Amino acid sequence: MGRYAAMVSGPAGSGKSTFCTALITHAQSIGRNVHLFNLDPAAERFEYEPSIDIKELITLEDVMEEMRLGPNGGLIYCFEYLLDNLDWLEDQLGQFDDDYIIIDCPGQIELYTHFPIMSRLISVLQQQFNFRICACYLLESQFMDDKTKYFAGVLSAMSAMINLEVPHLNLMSKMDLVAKGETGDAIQTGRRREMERYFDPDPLLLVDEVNSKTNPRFHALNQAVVQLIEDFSMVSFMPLDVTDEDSVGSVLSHIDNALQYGEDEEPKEPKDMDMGDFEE
Ligand SMILES: Nc1nc2c(ncn2[C@@H]2O[C@H](COP(=O)(O)OP(=O)(O)OP(=O)(O)O)[C@@H](O)[C@H]2O)c(=O)[nH]1
Repeated sequence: MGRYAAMVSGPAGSGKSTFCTALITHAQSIGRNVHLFNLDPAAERFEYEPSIDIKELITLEDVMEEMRLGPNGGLIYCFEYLLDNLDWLEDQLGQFDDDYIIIDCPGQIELYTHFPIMSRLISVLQQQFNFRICACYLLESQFMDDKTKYFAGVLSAMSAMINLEVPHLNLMSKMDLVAKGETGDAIQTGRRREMERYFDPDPLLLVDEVNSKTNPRFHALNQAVVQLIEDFSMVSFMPLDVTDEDSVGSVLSHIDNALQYGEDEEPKEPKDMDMGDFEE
């Protein structure tokens, strides 16, 4: 088997850990064996025990206390420490024959958009440990409710995509809240329809709507962003509803496709057969 990893990233609270849990539950229900890799040195609770846990190497709490760093500086320190201790990572990764790893990342968005740390880790996983990697970038549907916020979300997703340089899947998380909110069916149906436009966005319509809400000084900027959305057709979003197994299954299929999961495995040698009965 090859080695595959889905790296689950996105802003704080976007539903990364919940998605990892749903993905593992679904993978197990279809007979797959996947492993959770916790890459958040400050994570506290897990539904599934991680097979690999950065906290066994270093914790944010210890770093903040011992190095007198704040949470962001401390996090960077933890990742640099991990990159300086790749023998630990090699030991951990070496435990599995059937390597399909779900990596639950921290929510500090700078790690994906600004700093080269995640991209360095990705290079190590690819080049040194022979992994194929797909990034799943989550943004909350609640956050995207407003077109101007949608623009901000697209820019952060694009920035992560450019920074990480691996196949990239944008997921609009917590779609169950849009589908079954508390404000009544008609309103919710309308909201859901609005959201669905983001799954295959019409740039011209978007720019008109955003222009109608923003100062004319920003219209050229709006146009430039829309142009990016149009040029990078990959910056569309796929809905994710963790309460719906079909939705989780569909996302897993997209990850598999991005990873070309199992596509160029060596065909298995046919088992030796006893030909005695067939011989004349
Ligand atoms: N309704 C609903 N709530 C969700 C969903 N995903 C996450 N939540 C809730 O959102 C909150 C944050 O979810 P997490 O999965 O911890 O988010 P995270 O991105 O891992 O958070 P950080 O690791 O702190 O960045 C929790 O209260 C979850 O129960 C979802 O799909 N639907």
